[in-house]
Amino acid sequence: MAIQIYQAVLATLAVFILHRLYRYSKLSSRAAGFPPGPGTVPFLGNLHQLPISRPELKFATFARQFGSITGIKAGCQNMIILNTWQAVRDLLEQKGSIYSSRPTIPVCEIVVPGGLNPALNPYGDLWRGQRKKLVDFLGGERTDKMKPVQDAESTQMIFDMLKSPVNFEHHVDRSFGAVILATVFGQRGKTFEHGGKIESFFKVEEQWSAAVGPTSSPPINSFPFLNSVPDWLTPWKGWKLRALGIKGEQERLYIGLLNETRERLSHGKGANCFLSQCLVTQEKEWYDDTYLAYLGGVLLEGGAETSSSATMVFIMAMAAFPEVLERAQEEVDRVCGVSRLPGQEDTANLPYIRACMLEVLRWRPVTPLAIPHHTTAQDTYQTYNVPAGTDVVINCWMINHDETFYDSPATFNPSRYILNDFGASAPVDLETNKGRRLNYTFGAGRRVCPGQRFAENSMMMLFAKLVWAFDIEATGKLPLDLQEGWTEGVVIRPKNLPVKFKLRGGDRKKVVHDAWLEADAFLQQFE
Ligand code: HEM
Repeated sequence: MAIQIYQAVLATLAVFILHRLYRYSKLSSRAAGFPPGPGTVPFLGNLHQLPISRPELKFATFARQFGSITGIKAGCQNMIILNTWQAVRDLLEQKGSIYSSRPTIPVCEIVVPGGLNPALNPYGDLWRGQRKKLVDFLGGERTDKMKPVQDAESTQMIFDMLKSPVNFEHHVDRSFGAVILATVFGQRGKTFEHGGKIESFFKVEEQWSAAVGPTSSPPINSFPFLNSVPDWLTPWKGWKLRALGIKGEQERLYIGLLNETRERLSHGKGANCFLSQCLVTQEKEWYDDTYLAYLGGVLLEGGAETSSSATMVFIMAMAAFPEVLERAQEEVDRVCGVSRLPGQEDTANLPYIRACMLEVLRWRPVTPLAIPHHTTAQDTYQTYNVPAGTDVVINCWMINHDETFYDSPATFNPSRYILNDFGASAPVDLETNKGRRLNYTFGAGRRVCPGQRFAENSMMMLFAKLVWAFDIEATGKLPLDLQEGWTEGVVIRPKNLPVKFKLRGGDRKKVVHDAWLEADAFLQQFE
């Protein structure tokens, strides 16, 4: 009798496991009507074909094979990759009500639970409220009010470079972090010293980026059964504890910054910054401290690393293409002369520097796949079925390298933006290109980056000052081709650039020093 019960239990278990396996194998294959893509294998779908490093390059080869939209099965998870600007417009822009959510990522649920991070929140009322606040702060010409801070911080960055050029990456990171710290929290980020606000932010940001990487936690969206496997049995052992550690550090940092903003406000300081204004209406609007602290935190996260990564690409390009650097220097010298640093009032007169910035964003987009969107309802596109719950990736890399639109897209050639606003090889017919963006590196649709103008203002000032002050030379092999020497993640940048900076002739040292004294006096209001 006991043996019969034992056999029955075993048989039931076997049927259960076989049923699960059958179900997973069905779920990981491409359903009829799903957009075309590479062949799948049971359980994995296409996961075995998705590289952890530089997925954008693999997605570009899929695009050449499958056309404007590629369908991918990441285990059970449906994913579509939009390879043309028209597909992005047709879906993300024109059907924003169903293409504007974000995938639910288990590690994010631990680090930023309850919708704390607007950039990662699902589409809905909570996100709408947060987004409105961010756009009220960053939108349109309101952003331009922050130019004096961007001007002063970029001057400090050039001054820091004069003192210790080898630490140029820290100076760039500090400068963009400090701009957000001043405009959002009303505080100064004067140095990159250990334990200071800027260093603490970049440290926790690095851990956070690593935690959302594809190998740091179990791929539960692709294989939901992993949710029921005990942590200690998996290769990701301890991932939840590590995520909780990051949550603790991030919370301490952001709440600490908010408390300091409140304290300063009570002494009449920093009243113009974003969070001070939020604090004034806090009670009336029912926002708790954590909500406000993370609203400021997401601006640090969204604004600092992205802009400084793009600056690393700019520095690499200037070192790699001396003829471009020379032309940029010629322009900035002609407009500003040698006896003053370029500043906020000059950027409108520097079309070639602007062309360099647009080309940096096109040529080596620092967000090559933007941030994934997620569908909240079933849709039909062309003849394809896009199920509800599909992850949607903008293939910025591919769109930025479209051979039918750009002349030699692999070449770094800022002049393309002088010849044509879109950088296109032929005049762009605005009727057939209605709704086309200048570039897709800032994403698209209702989740498009709200900080684009803010970022462009910051970068223009910093780029103009850099080429005005320095010659930039390569001292080793530059990682131009993306295969090696780049960081991994949603935001990428070339690592440890082998470059050196040489102060240009004339009295530039004194000009920089004097400009810094003025900038420092201005920035003291944030101390
Ligand atoms: C070179 C600089 C930057 C790049 C390349 C960049 C890129 C992006 C991209 C690709 C997205 C996702 C868009 C989408 O889902 O379609 C995004 C979102 C976002 N960015 Fe930026 N960004 C930059 C600078 C900034 C700055 C300076 C700020 C703020 C001061 C900022 C704040 C944000 C926020 C809050 C979001 C989330 C929007 C949402 O989900 O509703 N970004 N950014």
